[in-house]
Amino acid sequence: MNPSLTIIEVTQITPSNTNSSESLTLPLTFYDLLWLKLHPVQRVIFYKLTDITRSFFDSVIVPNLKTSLSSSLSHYLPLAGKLLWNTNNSKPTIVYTRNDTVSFTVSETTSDFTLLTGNKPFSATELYPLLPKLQISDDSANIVSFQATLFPNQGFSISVIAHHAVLDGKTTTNFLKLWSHFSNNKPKESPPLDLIPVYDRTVIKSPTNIETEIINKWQSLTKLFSVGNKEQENPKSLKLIPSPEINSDVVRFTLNLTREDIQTLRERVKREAETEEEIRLSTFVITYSYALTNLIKARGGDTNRPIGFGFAVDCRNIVKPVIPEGYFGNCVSAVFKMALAAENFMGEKGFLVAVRMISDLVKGLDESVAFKIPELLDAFATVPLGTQVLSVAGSTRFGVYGLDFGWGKPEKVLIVSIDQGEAISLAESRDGNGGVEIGFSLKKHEMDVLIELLNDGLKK
Ligand SMILES: CC(C)(COP(=O)(O)OP(=O)(O)OC[C@H]1O[C@@H](n2cnc3c(N)ncnc32)[C@H](O)[C@@H]1OP(=O)(O)O)[C@@H](O)C(=O)NCCC(=O)NCCSC(=O)CC(=O)O
Repeated sequence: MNPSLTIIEVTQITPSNTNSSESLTLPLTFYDLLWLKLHPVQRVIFYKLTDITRSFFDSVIVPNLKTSLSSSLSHYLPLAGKLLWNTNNSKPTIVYTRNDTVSFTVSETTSDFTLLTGNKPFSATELYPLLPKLQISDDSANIVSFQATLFPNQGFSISVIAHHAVLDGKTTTNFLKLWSHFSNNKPKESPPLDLIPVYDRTVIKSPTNIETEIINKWQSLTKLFSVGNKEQENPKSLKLIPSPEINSDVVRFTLNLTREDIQTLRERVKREAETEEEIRLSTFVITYSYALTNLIKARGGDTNRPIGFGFAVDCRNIVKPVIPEGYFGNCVSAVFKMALAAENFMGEKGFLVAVRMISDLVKGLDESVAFKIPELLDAFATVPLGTQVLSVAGSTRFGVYGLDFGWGKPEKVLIVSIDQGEAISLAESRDGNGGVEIGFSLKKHEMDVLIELLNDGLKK
């Protein structure tokens, strides 16, 4: 029998300790504008609680999550507001009042918790009922919404959808950490200072005209993506670039690379490189290179077919002066390499080739990566049809397995929105021993090949 989901309630949560309707605004910066029309980020965090009943969920867990959500929102007021685009303005603005609310859905599912949190592939469509929605129209967009779902006698999940033009992974996870702090019976303890958001936009140094340049690029891209679709033609619309429907044959799989596995792969690079060159063998370089080469091999096909890849870069510590860790908003750019041929990665030395390329990209990072955002949008517009473009969501630096809302550490944290492209997701390993969890989402037949390649590659 197919699992079913019942909505128990959809409530609106107001930030605590606030009762003024004074309207406040926060401008988007050029970092935010990069993500203006890209899909939101969806995370599901699973908590295992085998004795959980509907009555405990309704009387203890949900009230506690609501109260603590309200307390954390009082520090993150813009999250309850809206992104608005008044056509008289050149760019959208975040507008919020102290009486705004966020949507919090409470539901119950018959889904198999063990399947969704386990290490075997399962249908990607199983995760969608657990996700809240984000309302987005031409001139107005919600910023976040949340859902808590009961799996009776198995556990519960907390899920979040976040508008990427307002917050990046660092800000989202900082908010979740503050929420879990208030939920985890610590409301009396003052929250850690690094989780209190910094709204000062003057910490962002913007090159002249970069915002206009990015907005103009988005307008051209919108035209490109809206051929034959009148609805998408409004150049000042907040509507996102349409995402493809997820097919029922798409499955998800999480690979746990242990610290030892990463070390084995590091040693392999040193052996195969046979030179004294200085290769950056960071956990990220090794992990992404491993995922990338195996994804390309798993697709197979023509060795000349085009490949592109990229990854997000947190600019907080790269630009000068550095930007505070608690800065609210986006502070990520990205680097991409396009027009590569699949054969580079398909041979015996494919992994080494990927490591060298990704290592060079990381070694070359300096503050110019932030200022190249308009170029990224150009690259996006000119990707040849049929290119396998690989990218990364999340990071091993966010500490998502530390999100204890009072019922222990998560059993699993998944980024669902990787289903929207050819991205992988990254998180630190649950046991905190220096390993990495890589999330994959692929058609079933390709995933079967990928899993075999991932397992075999660790034996070499
Ligand atoms: C550009 C990079 C990917 C390059 O990575 P690196 O080569 O430095 O590799 P790395 O991240 O493994 O770090 C290298 C070493 O530094 C240590 N290290 C340094 N700073 C750290 C930090 N703040 N937290 C944890 N570890 C840290 C690591 O333990 C690691 O050690 P060792 O190597 O010995 O193990 C990274 O610097 C970066 O910017 N990561 C964050 C990207 C990001 O924000 N993505 C999310 C985008 S938003 C998004 O996707 C949406 C969302 O998430 O909601």
